[in-house]
Amino acid sequence: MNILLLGYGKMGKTIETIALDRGHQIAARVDRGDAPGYNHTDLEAIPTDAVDVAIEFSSPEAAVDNINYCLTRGWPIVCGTTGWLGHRADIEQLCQEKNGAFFYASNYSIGVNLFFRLNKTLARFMRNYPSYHVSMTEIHHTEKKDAPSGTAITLAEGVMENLPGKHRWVNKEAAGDESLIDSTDAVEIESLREGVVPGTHTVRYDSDVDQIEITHTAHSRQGFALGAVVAAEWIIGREGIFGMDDLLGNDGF
Ligand SMILES: NC(=O)C1=CN([C@@H]2O[C@H](COP(=O)(O)OP(=O)(O)OC[C@H]3O[C@@H](n4cnc5c(N)ncnc54)[C@H](OP(=O)(O)O)[C@@H]3O)[C@@H](O)[C@H]2O)C=CC1
Ligand SMILES: O=C(O)C1=N[C@H](C(=O)O)C[C@H](O)C1
Repeated sequence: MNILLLGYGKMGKTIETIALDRGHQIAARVDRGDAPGYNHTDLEAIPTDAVDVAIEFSSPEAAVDNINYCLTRGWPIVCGTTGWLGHRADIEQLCQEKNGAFFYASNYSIGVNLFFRLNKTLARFMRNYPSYHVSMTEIHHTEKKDAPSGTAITLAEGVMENLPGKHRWVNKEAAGDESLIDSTDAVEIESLREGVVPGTHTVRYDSDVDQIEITHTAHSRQGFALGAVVAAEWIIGREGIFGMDDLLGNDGF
């Protein structure tokens, strides 16, 4: 397939290598232009039929514009950029209006998607044990722009769906207000930025006497990138709004 790469940073480059290894071609690589956001003038020159699918890993500021552009051109789009989900309803409406195809995952690695399921199951186990206090920590490289990570937000949503009494998440780094962290109805997410860490997520249940912790540690970006390429292969010929459960099968979770 012919892939349009929107964002050619750490993820865009890793995706390119994996896509070429799997026999695909890169139709174009689009990076930050002179103007804020991507320079869509360059994209106008690309014939519509030269692109089978777009893969978008850019920045929270650029993602919405890129997704809009692809849906308007009729290109299926697989998006991994995090930190833009306040606009999700508008994107989904546009996708429906255009009869387009849009795939989003906060994390494309198989391991993290198994971890999402483990997290939901653990939250269900903990329902009857209110003496345990749930919290999360995510650690990423110092270049990461958003906090908390998209993956941590998905994990918090998994807890909120399954653990009564938890209705929201709070992040000291994003809120800038430590007093919010004390709330009992919130899942606390701590965001740490260290060196070149690809992504580590821990969900913890702490009581006065002990602690239960589950952790997913990415050793590299390979898992994220492979998942995005597989999602791009999968979305071609489909119409609708998709996520990793559609790709992997729900398995009753
Ligand atoms: N869903 C998943 O599985 C994963 C998601 N991610 C997410 O993907 C995104 C990209 O990650 P990563 O590749 O590590 O980031 P990088 O910073 O390495 O790359 C981002 C790319 O987007 C471009 N870009 C940045 N800001 C703008 C802007 N305002 N307008 C246009 N282009 C811009 C950059 O161009 P330039 O170099 O010129 O700044 C660069 O090419 C992040 O949101 C990250 O959280 C990351 C890993 C996995
Ligand atoms: O910015 C990153 O690097 C990552 N971002 C995603 C996120 O915000 O969850 C996925 C992965 O953890 C790496």
